[in-house]
Amino acid sequence: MLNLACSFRFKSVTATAAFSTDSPAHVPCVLTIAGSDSGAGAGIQADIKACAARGVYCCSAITSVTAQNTIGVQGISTLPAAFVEQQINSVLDDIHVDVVKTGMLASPEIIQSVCSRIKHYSIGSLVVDPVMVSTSGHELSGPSILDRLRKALLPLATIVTPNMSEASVLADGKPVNTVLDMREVAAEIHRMGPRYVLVKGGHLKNSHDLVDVLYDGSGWHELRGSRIKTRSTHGTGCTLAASIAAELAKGLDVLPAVMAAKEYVAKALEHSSSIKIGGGAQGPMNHFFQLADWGKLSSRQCRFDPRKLFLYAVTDSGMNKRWDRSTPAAVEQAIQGGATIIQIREKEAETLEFIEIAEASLAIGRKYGVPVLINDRVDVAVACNADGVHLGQTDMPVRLARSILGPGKIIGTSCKTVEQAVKAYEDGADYIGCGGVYPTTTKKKNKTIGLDGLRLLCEASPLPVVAIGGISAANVEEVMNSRPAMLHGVAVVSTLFDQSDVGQATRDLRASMTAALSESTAGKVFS
Ligand SMILES: Cc1ncc(COP(=O)(O)OP(=O)(O)O)c(N)n1
Ligand SMILES: Cc1ncsc1CCOP(=O)(O)O
Repeated sequence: MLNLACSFRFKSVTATAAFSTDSPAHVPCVLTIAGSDSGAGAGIQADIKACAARGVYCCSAITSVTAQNTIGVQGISTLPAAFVEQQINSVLDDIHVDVVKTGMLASPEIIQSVCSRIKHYSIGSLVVDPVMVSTSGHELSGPSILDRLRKALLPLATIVTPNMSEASVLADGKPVNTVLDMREVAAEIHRMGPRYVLVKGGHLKNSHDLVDVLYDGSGWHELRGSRIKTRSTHGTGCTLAASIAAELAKGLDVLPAVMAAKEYVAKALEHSSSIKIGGGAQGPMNHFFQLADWGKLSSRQCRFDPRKLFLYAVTDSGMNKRWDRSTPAAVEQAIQGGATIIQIREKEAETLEFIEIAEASLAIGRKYGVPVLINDRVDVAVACNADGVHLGQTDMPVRLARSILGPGKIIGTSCKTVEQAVKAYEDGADYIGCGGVYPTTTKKKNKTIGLDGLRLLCEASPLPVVAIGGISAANVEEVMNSRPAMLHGVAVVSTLFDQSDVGQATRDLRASMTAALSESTAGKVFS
């Protein structure tokens, strides 16, 4: 077994173990403190469905009980603050909760109780959805809560997610009609204390796109999506906030969590026409559209340890032929030199030859406990029971490959943009290959994105990333010191395989990586 000199940082390690079949493990968990919607389109019912759909356990503390359906809100009964507090205590005294999400908090006393409990239990992350008015226009929390919300709850929040009218109310009636207004009001709400403010632009007039604005105190992200025509928008805000909470509970940072949550909400809205619930104008979303597509649930990541991406050797049949050795022989030398994962990239081989090379390489990989993936060919991976595949943007889509390979195989995919990375996550990939970072002659007609392109993708990637393209001992230190948190390693072809001695070439590259980690601050980030 290889002795890994270092491990790259991966925030979701606890989450990846969550669904392991080997032993009971920590399941990512959210506590929602919100109102009950008897029609189950919004409120705690939406939160629990969203979390379940994202593979996250969800507990609840109910603040108000509403009599509600797809037509509107017929009645509200608010619980005493002391009983809300008792529910929160019951959950947090027993169950490890990663993230608390709040929704309808109908009285200042309830907000006070929630704040006191959050402080008492030192909750890691708090998502505040400042629910004020239902989709049907019914007031759910009146102006009496505003002062406590602003002064007591928002300073504790990791992220607050107002829509445009809620943002306007929080900012003392400041008009919010344009994207510029959304930016300004986000900054104003940020001064009340939350780490991030997401102003949702669902009601933005004269805008073809849906634009949400995320502000982190130093800069704005404009997150754009297409408008989806549907009657089933009831519970969209609750679902988005609960999905953000679920992704944070799985270990994502805020920006990728928001992006993944937005993607999920858009899909749930798109699939809403496939369910017909109630006769009113406000139907529920289809939270469980993925159930027919089991590979998309978070359990897909359970068996992949991203530290395996540290030194990723990608073979090249032409190079190995030029140096007069077989691919399996080259694979063994790379593993002995310290490669932590292998990809068999046979661009010229016929199918039968590819399968034979893959089977021989897999036998070697299994001897050393190193995963062996197949480039491009899902059929070859199935035929030889490989550990997984690596797919490009024009190969079989990740979603289909996942449905063929099941949750136990590793799927990597090549991405150059954040949008591609978020889609890869949604579709069930385990890691992203990002490049070419530097110019390379190994892959023709491949755009070089540079270190800046790598950094940009890593900043918002929900999945671990391996850098590829022109990487050698001369520049690997620069790649690692660029320090994007989701970067877990480098993938290399010619530096390892266009060499007379593959074992030595691998040892040399690995030594440069280890030296870079021990000499610089990168080790602190990656370990
Ligand atoms: C780890 C890793 N990252 C990226 C690639 C490139 O894959 P793709 O875009 O499919 O290009 P080809 O390898 O098929 O030329 C990769 N192979 N491995
Ligand atoms: C397959 C691939 N995808 C992006 S760049 C690249 C080639 C990497 O080869 P090398 O490590 O020799 O530059």
